Amino acid sequence: MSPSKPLVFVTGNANKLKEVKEILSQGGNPIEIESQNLDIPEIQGTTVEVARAKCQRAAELVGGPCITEDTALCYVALNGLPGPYIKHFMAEIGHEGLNNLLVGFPTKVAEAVCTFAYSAGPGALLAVTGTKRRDAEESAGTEPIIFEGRTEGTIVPARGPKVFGWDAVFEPLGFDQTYAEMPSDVKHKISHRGKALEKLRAYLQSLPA
Ligand SMILES: O=c1nc[nH]c2c1ncn2[C@H]1C[C@H](O)[C@@H](COP(=O)(O)OP(=O)(O)OP(=O)(O)O)O1
Ligand SMILES: [Mg+2]
Repeated sequence: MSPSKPLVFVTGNANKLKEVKEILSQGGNPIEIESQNLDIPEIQGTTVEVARAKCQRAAELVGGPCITEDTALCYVALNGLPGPYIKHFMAEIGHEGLNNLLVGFPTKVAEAVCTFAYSAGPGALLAVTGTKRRDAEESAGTEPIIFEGRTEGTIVPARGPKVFGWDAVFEPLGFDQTYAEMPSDVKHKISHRGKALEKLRAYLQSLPA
């Protein structure tokens, strides 16, 4: 990725953008990000299906290479739900509701899952179907590539600033602070987003300039 051409991150979430910029600007080889705030409809499905569809649409709208990111919060007691639908749960039931969902369940463990998708840009429509189409698109560079990061934690009553989503109710395993209570550099080192971006960074740096 040439330094003169910043990568476009399509997101409607200012907190995500801030974290992604912080994380990618760190380290020996900083990656510059330009953002576009586009409201992209999100399909239902697995985290990877949601992420792929979002990135494909974003690339069409941007008309070139871009990244998108989808974040899920997966409760072990609920077989992975709310998962990619966490945004709607958060908006409707808030921090208290996210705790109340687990009343009566023995485990409060949840996994934060961050799924970045990179598209090289929209390609020509291919007259093939099914798996063949997926293979053809991947080799043509139009099928988004996925980079995933996962962090396990416990859902706890809210502690810390209520600035970013469900940060205040997520206490990563092995820590006594919630994401919201941690300094941001500590969160980035262990977070679902930090881990996914490590993989994305390695991929971008392997691309020819
Ligand atoms: O590190 C995080 N710590 C706490 N909360 C978080 C985090 N990362 C995302 N979140 C929240 C934002 C949204 O309520 C939901 C994900 O939904 P998600 O569709 O991925 O995000 P979004 O619609 O806000 O932005 P975008 O335009 O990139 O899709 O979890
Ligand atoms: Mg979204």
